[in-house]
Amino acid sequence: MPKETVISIQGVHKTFIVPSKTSLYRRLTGKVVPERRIEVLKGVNLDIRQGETVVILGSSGSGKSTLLRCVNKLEKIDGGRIYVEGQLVGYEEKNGALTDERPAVTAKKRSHIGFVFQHFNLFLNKTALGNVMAPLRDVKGMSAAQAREVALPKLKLVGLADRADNFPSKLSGGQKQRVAIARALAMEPSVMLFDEPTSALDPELVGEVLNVIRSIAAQGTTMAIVTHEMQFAREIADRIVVMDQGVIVEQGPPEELFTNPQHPKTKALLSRSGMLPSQE
Ligand SMILES: Nc1ncnc2c1ncn2[C@@H]1O[C@H](COP(=O)(O)OP(=O)(O)OP(=O)(O)O)[C@@H](O)[C@H]1O
Repeated sequence: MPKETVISIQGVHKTFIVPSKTSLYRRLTGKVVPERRIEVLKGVNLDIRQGETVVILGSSGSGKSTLLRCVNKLEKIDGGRIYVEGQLVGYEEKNGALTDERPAVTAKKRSHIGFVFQHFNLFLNKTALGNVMAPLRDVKGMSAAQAREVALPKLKLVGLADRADNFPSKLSGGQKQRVAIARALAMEPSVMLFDEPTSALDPELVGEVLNVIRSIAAQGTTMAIVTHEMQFAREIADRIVVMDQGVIVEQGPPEELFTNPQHPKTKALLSRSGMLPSQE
């Protein structure tokens, strides 16, 4: 693996098993609903290099979020390998053999990855500052004073220094998401993963969050972003990756991909979002 590769996703497969409906459902409806297997990732290969901003596009259900969640081991993969900074995700090596990772090892590896969710995931009983300090204290074992010293500049970076003492209930959606970004950044991760960071926001609050992500990208942070914001993707990405039905169908620099898409699914996606003259 080249040294500058931060994330290496190699032949990754993921299948969800939806259990059969309970016997109660069967008794009530008389229907038998067998177990279903949904193959969501079908051999995905993707390397993300140091300082690169990769935007993952694709229609709903194509597997974008699942791919990010596998990198952070929020989902377990069924096949292939994922390396973050050269370390295998999900496994640890003992006496030359690979064994399943212990939870403490997962937590340690995960602390190198910043993850920003669609729905913020803030602690409602902690202030903005308390939210940013929490992983510094819990995962990095910092004292309150140390954590505060690290957390405050991050809140300032996302434009929320004056909101440090506000609880999430007193923050707008955009502000909550900026706190979540500050919290992830405070851990000094080697890569930031954004899973549709603006899709739960009112339209007028999207811009402030995108601006913060732009400023982080400008600082050379390695990032992978799943988004449906096409214009933003075009502007911020070093590379666009298009997924469809669990595979990457096309990738390339935004200017190339937006002006001269090759794959029919890319063309359809761009056309649907008004980025290309209609193909239909
Ligand atoms: N925990 C789960 N159990 C069962 N099926 C799941 C689970 N998580 C995701 N899926 C299914 O996997 C498929 C891909 O989902 P995923 O969220 O990765 O797609 P996506 O490309 O991010 O879509 P969207 O743009 O709508 O968020 C979908 O069919 C979804 O219903």
